[in-house]
Amino acid sequence: MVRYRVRGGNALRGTAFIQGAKNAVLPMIGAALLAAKGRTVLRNVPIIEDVRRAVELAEAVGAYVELHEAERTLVIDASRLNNPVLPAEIARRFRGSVLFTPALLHRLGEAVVEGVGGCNLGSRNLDFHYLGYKRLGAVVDEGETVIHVKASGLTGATLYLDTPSHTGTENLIMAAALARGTTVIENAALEPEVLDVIDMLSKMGARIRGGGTGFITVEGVEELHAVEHTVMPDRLDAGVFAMAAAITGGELSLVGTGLDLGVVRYKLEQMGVDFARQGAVLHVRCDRPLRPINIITDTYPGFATDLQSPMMTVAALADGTSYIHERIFDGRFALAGELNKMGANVQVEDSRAMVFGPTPLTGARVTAHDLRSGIALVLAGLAAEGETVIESGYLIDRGHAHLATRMRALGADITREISDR
Ligand SMILES: CC(=O)N[C@H]1[C@@H](OP(=O)(O)OP(=O)(O)OC[C@H]2O[C@@H](n3ccc(=O)[nH]c3=O)[C@H](O)[C@@H]2O)O[C@H](CO)[C@@H](O)[C@@H]1O
Ligand SMILES: C=C(OP(=O)(O)O)C(=O)O
Repeated sequence: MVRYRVRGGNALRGTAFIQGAKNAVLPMIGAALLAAKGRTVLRNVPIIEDVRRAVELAEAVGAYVELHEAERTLVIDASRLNNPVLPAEIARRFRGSVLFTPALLHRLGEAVVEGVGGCNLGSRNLDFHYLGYKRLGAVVDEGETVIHVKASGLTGATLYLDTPSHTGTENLIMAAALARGTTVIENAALEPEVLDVIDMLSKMGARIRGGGTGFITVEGVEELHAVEHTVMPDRLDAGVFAMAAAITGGELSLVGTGLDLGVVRYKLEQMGVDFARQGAVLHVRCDRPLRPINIITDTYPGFATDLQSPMMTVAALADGTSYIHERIFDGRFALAGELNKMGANVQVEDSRAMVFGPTPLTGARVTAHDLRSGIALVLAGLAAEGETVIESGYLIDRGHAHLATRMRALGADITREISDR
């Protein structure tokens, strides 16, 4: 059992180094398996539990992988893939396991998905993925627990996503990249991480047009080759550090190549947080009471659902009533009950929450129900009086690298503990 212990009251100051993006590196590991020859090198890899699980999963299907933690570099040689089974004990521990299917289909002619994990956020369907594979010519056998996808070569088709699924878009692009002929994906996801994956696939030799427009065209090619690629910075990690500065009355310089916070920056500015860019560094500071905010989550360029939970913590400290409408996931408000244990006043009705601030927060024993509610509780702990203990810390470690070390370097009183229970 991993747990985080946070004692609030310290303003965070200094330079925060933003990790590489979890939601870009996981599809990139899946993409690396499409190359039948050579070694792929990924740089700026976040050293998070999801990456460790992805390494285990790649090894389970026959890839040779080196994870150089200090250098934040992955070396992947997929020339000897030999096993189409994504074993339940690894695959069920993270969502990114879903991104291994296209490579197994192309390289081995089949993929056996024994399970897919990820944050517990209510319904998380995969129908767009499987319907897409079927339209490209695969046979999908959906059993009770195991899904078997088979294809002796895929053929391009026109695909439409009912909503612009993030991993769905990535998977269908990867499936189309080595298919015969042309594939068009309509209503494709626009997230910057998807564009970074397209960038890597293009370097590998894939022919992809229309990234960022919602209409993606992929001309299938014969083979893809191993490349070197640097993972983009994690805008969710950056958003959390910006919020940590905001709620502790601190001042941080965020460093991460090409960092762009997008709408989160504008929302925090509306709340009274100051941002200033100085070349490649983004400064964040807050020395005034926070104002309340309205948030409606949406696919990119809307407000990212993954930052909705940490924003709920910020809203609890703001002077007035904030309104949050969660439109992506139907089970993302488990945080409200935990924040209320710390003294917040959050009332939830279906997909909407009202946050009545400002409420002084008091340390408590609280439960992370998923990765983002976990980091939201760390933020709450930084602003609370007394000690906050958050379990299970593993969920936080799924997505944030060396969190306690990075926050301690900025003045936070936070420790990460491991115990038998
Ligand atoms: C590893 C990764 O990149 N995870 C991110 C990815 O998850 P993920 O790719 O799983 O999220 P999706 O964009 O696919 O899901 C969004 C919504 O679409 C629905 N849906 C999705 C696929 C499908 O086949 N059928 C269907 O109905 C889901 O139930 C959900 O309500 O995008 C989410 C939304 O930005 C983020 O919170 C996750 O951090
Ligand atoms: C929902 C998330 O991740 P995953 O899709 O990997 O479960 C998240 O990062 O908040």
